Amino acid sequence: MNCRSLFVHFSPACKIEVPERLTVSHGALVRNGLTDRCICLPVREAVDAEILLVHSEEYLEAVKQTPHMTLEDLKEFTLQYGDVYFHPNIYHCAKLAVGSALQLVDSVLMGKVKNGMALVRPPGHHSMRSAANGFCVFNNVAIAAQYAKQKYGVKRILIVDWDIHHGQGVQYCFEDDPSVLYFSWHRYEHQKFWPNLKDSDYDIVGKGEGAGFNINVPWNKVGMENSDYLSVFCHLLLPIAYEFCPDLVLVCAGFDSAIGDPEGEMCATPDIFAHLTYLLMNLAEGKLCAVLEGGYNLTSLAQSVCQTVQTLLGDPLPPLTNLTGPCRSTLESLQCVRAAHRQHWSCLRHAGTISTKRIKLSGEGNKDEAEVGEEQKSPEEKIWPEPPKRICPPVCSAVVLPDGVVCPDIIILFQIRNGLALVGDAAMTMTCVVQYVAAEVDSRYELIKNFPFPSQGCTDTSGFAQAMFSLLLPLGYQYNPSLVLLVRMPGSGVCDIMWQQLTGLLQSFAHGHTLVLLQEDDKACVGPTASILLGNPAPPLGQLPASLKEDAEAVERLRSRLQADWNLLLTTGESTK
Ligand SMILES: NCCCNCCCCCS
Ligand SMILES: [Zn+2]
Repeated sequence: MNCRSLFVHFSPACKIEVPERLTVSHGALVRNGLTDRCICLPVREAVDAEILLVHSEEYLEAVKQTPHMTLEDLKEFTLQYGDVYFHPNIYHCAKLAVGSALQLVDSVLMGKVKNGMALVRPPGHHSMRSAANGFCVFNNVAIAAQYAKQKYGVKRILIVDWDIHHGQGVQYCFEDDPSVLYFSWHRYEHQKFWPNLKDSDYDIVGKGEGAGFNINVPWNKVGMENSDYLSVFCHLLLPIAYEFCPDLVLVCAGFDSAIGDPEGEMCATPDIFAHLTYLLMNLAEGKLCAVLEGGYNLTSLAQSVCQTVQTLLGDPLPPLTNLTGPCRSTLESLQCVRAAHRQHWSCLRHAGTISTKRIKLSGEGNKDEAEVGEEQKSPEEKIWPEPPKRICPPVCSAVVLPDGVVCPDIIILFQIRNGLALVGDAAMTMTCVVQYVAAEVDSRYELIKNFPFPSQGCTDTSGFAQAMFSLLLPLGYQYNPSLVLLVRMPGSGVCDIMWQQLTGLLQSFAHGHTLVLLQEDDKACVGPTASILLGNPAPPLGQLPASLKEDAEAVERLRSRLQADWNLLLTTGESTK
């Protein structure tokens, strides 16, 4: 017997949380020319004091012993925790993962970079104060949030956890803390899916002062698609996030929620992360730190990471296609979560109750029943189109100032990304542009005019914000225009900051091809609008008060009129009293 046969494998190595996750992701960033456009921050080890912002001394001391343990001891050590593997080097790696997240927070909060992403291993969102769990040793994002509060006095932090597992470690850390709003969706299947916690259900909303600041969206079926993810953003997360008005956004960026992942078994495509990232970038004046969590299909992980980073770099978004609307299970979860949070968030107070009857569009298959064929494929066998190239036109924005009436030939958008024109008569020019576009370019344009609100004169910011999320965004995504024409009619009453937010959000469509028409006496609006078209973040709306009842009802009426044809609009019953 030679010496090689003596080697016995003691501790089972993890099959899915492997080093290739980082090398493949980084390799894709390099191959797509994205690393050249980023600043590569130096990593560092977190120090004890930073780890102790979240974890207990006894837990830190225990983990400190692991580099000196034999494989046998290590195996023994992990038995006290769930689904986590220890290697003599994992303590060092876990300190680097925390340190990297903190380096990113420093760079964003000191204004050295606008936003960024930390590609780290081991992940963090399952680790708790005194326990490792689910491949996680230290809670990278929870420590980053405490660090941002302590070192920079950040008042309100939004943590969005789009990983397919519930980050219970983050939830437990902030459940009684109203300064940190934790949002997580996760595969749940009525508690049948790991980590099988009752604490992951929609009715766990936070405790004491923290009530309302913990949002759990359980996925009770697999196979969720882009429509399901977008619906939860439009009809739940964004309205609450704008009401909360965070100073910083941290993302537990797990990509096991993408198609092909063996853990998630979902069907959302990697380009969805371009949109989820963009929608969050309009908050906190764009201060966003994404930290890698899970993601175990190397192909979809690499594509999803590239989609996220490319959006952080400001590139135009790829249009999302075949959005067939949320499935019944999603509507049920949405309805439950909104009901559980109605008392905590005014944006939900007047919102209609969601009926879970799905209006099937003509010829649409019903996702709720397992489709033959597709369902039988294992996650690894799933195939999906590579996300389309996202080309940035050579010119980002063009401004046309009046010298007489502007003719439609300003529509040179397709050499430029977007444009703004000061015109003598906005309404007349709009007609002129619409005719030109309809004839010349492509009949799919989206005409955005301010929604008529019954409230007195000036439009109520909250009401308008709700209309943006619950109407404009879903309609825009479903309609998938090739041009967005945004016209600011005289006397619209939309305040400048809301106008900037609207201009920003509408870049989600049409590869960012937006044409803004302003009345020539509206010169004061040119600067703020151009700033957004050039990719700068919109200033915050401030913590939004409850929207006026009549505005909320006007939006509900408009939605119920439109919902028959647009199934990204939730089908609602009568609005609550
Ligand atoms: N049968 C137990 C499966 C445990 N799976 C742990 C997954 C951890 C994901 C971290 S993102
Ligand atoms: Zn995960």
